[in-house]
Amino acid sequence: QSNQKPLLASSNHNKMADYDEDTTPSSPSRRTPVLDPTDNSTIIGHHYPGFDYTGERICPLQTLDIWFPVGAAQEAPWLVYIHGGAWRDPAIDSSSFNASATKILSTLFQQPLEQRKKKLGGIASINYRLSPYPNHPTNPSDDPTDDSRRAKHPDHIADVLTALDHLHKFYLMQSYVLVGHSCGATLALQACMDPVRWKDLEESVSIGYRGVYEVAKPKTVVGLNGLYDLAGFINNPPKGYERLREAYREFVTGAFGSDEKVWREACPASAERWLGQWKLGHWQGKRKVVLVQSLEDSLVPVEQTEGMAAYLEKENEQLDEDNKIEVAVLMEKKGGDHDEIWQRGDRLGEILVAVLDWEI
Ligand SMILES: Nc1ccccc1C(=O)C[C@H](N)C(=O)O
Repeated sequence: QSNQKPLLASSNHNKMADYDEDTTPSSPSRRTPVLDPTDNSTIIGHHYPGFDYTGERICPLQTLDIWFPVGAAQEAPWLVYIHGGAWRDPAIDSSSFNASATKILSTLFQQPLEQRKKKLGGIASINYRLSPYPNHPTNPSDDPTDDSRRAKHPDHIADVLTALDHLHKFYLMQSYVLVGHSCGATLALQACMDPVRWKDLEESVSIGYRGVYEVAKPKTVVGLNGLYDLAGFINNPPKGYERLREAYREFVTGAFGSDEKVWREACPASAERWLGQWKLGHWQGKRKVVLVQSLEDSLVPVEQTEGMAAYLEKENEQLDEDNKIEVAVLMEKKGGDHDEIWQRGDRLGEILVAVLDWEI
């Protein structure tokens, strides 16, 4: 219910319809106040949709949304969200964080200004180019020249990193918590890896766009109903999820191509030296990973989260005390189905406020 109209129009004839030169992303007229849901009149923040992060207006999905809490200090930690949708679903975009963002702003607004000021500098939600979805029931990707719908790995992660760079450069973002749902969780963990992996790959598949790769890494990553080992699922789907094997193979091939080696190297639970490549920026403190899994998820089995947690535990054994990462795993008994975690927003907002409290 909280999800707004997706950025991509259903008909490809007006694929640029939502991308109007006249409504410049920074124009104040596009700023909407966020009202406290408890009284519907107090302004608790401002929402700015549709900032172009490439600076070149390349395509309508290379944009991000920002929410500023009232009284925020921009140098406080940021919360950055990456939506899911199997790298291809045109109906899921940055607006899928609307409900959670409102919950976070309203929860923090209850705290004294001096306290909340240090907790959250801003919230961002990133759009990125999607891979083809030719058999989508209502909005198939049938225009081969539409850059929004023909992305191929590493385009998705290149867009995410470019967006993060934009937030650092133009919005003073310093440390940040990177949150991702489903394939957004894969992307969040990919953002910790050495970007050389993607840069080399891009040389061979790119359509000409060159993103930014070198960006400061997150301090904390939160994965929600995440995909962490795609080859593992396709080769050996857990009991009860066998029916999804071909669907997984289809979207994974659409996003990464048919070479299983590429899937393995792109996935955090199967890539070599994933954790070793996660270097912190100039700020201090331990790296943290929070894994949240809805136990009623009919699309992503709990084994994905368990496998990721086991991988982190094993890697941690190799590290000395100072370098170990902190891991928290939340199994949500009443989390609902795959997308309900962001659709409802309340519980997710609560979890993310707790993560921000943990940051300080
Ligand atoms: N089958 C999945 C398995 C795992 C994670 C997502 C999906 C999806 O189907 C996502 C999206 N709604 C899609 O239409 O591709």
